[in-house]
Amino acid sequence: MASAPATTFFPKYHPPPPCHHFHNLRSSPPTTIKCTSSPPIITATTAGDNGHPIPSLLPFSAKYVPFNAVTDESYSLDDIIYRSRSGGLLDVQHDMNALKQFDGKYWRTLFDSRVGRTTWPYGSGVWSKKEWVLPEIDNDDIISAFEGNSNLFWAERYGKHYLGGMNDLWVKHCGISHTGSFKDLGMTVLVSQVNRLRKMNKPLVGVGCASTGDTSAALSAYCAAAGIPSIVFLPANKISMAQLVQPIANGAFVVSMDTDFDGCMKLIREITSELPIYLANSLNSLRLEGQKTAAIEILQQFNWEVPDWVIIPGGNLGNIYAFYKGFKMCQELGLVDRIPRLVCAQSANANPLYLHYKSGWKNFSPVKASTTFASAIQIGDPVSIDRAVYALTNSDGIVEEATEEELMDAMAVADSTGMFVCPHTGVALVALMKLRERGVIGKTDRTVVVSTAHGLKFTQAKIDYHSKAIEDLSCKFANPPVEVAADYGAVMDVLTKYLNKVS
Ligand SMILES: Cc1ncc(COP(=O)(O)O)c(C=O)c1O
Ligand SMILES: N[C@@H](CCOP(=O)(O)O)C(=O)O
Repeated sequence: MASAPATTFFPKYHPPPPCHHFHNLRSSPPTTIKCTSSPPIITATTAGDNGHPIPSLLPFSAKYVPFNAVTDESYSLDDIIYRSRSGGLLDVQHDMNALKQFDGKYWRTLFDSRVGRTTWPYGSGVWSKKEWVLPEIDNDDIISAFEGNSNLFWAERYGKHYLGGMNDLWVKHCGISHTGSFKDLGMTVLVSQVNRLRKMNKPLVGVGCASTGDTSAALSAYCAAAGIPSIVFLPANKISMAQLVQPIANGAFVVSMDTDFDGCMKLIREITSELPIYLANSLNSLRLEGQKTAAIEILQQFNWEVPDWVIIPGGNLGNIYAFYKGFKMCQELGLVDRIPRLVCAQSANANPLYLHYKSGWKNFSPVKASTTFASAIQIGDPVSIDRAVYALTNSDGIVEEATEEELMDAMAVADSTGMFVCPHTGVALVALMKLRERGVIGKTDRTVVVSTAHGLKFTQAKIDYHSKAIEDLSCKFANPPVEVAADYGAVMDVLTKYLNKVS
């Protein structure tokens, strides 16, 4: 096993490629390993501690295998395939023996050395972990907005005031990102691979998805940057205006349908099996390779200390598995010695996983999801149900749910402590609150809540709440503006009242 090199390595500088990138700043990095694409040859120029080359390295590689099944079946990542022979889910399996040629310290040092750099593509939070994501792709084929590296916010006031003196509470702001949600992490990987496949003359005319808003925004932005047509199926009147305008602005072919997300998902699966359109939903396991880097990033941000809990809102249920996979790879490759307990949080109006958990994982039945302010997780028949169950059962996990009143109140309270979170983050905060109340999560437990989208995508929900304009909700934390005449005395009156209240 090789130990950490004296210097960090980067692939050799390539001249700027003909394709479009969001971020074009490329500098010639200190080259100690040369990775080429297809297959990746690591020429034996890796500097060891003493500067001597380490010979005979296995190349890093990955392939599709059936998810959680013992079989010889496998496929190249250059194949266009979403399901195993038996119709089950697929997973991207890395050559762990190749990765294990380097110890945990080596990987920690390497990943840390890339944070905040402009060197293409390693400054991205996703591509800084390229060897663990898509090791065989050529850097020139990557479409990146330097996604990831999102803020891990110490929610000091929220934890101390609203969660019984919790002092080690953190919010991972995955929504502070190029298109305003964690979907960018997976989409950079998927669209980069499509870019590669198209250059290989694979018959792909475009990329398509069903969406509750965020997947379509990410898909259309990355496709627009690559010059690849994108097609998005949206449930009419079920996503926010801010989400709807994103694919429109990015030039996607937007199909608005009188159905729900599950109806759109069923159709896109049928269409992509007939037409040369690549499926971009998280049924496609490539997406999860990018999303898993958020878990690695959390460990990195804690200086490779493992939090006790990570709470994630769940809808189509790819992300909970992506987090599990990121943590698990870090454990298996020796970067950390354990993984956190995972909590998946659902809206009570769209809670098939919660019901399944409550049944002791006995029977899974899809539900008809009803309207929820957490509209991006209004999903009744999640494609990644098997992945989610696997992630939760292997991390001593828990599932919780939140009612509309609970999630909107939690969002409002979080905002009042300086955040500006989406309703889905509200769902996760409710799960935390319930687990704190039951004493499952302790006061000093280090806990991370994953915030999945930017609050600015959900301003209408916030406006309705603060205007107390929501039927059946008391909106008890509403903070409507005070309307007052433009008159010195009137302003003094309201201000005096306010100052007396807060002092
Ligand atoms: C904002 C937001 N939060 C949470 C989720 C849930 O993620 P997943 O579908 O991977 O469970 C989604 C999408 O489904 C989302 O858009
Ligand atoms: N919330 C998602 C729903 C689809 O999830 P995906 O991860 O399978 O693409 C969205 O924003 O569309």
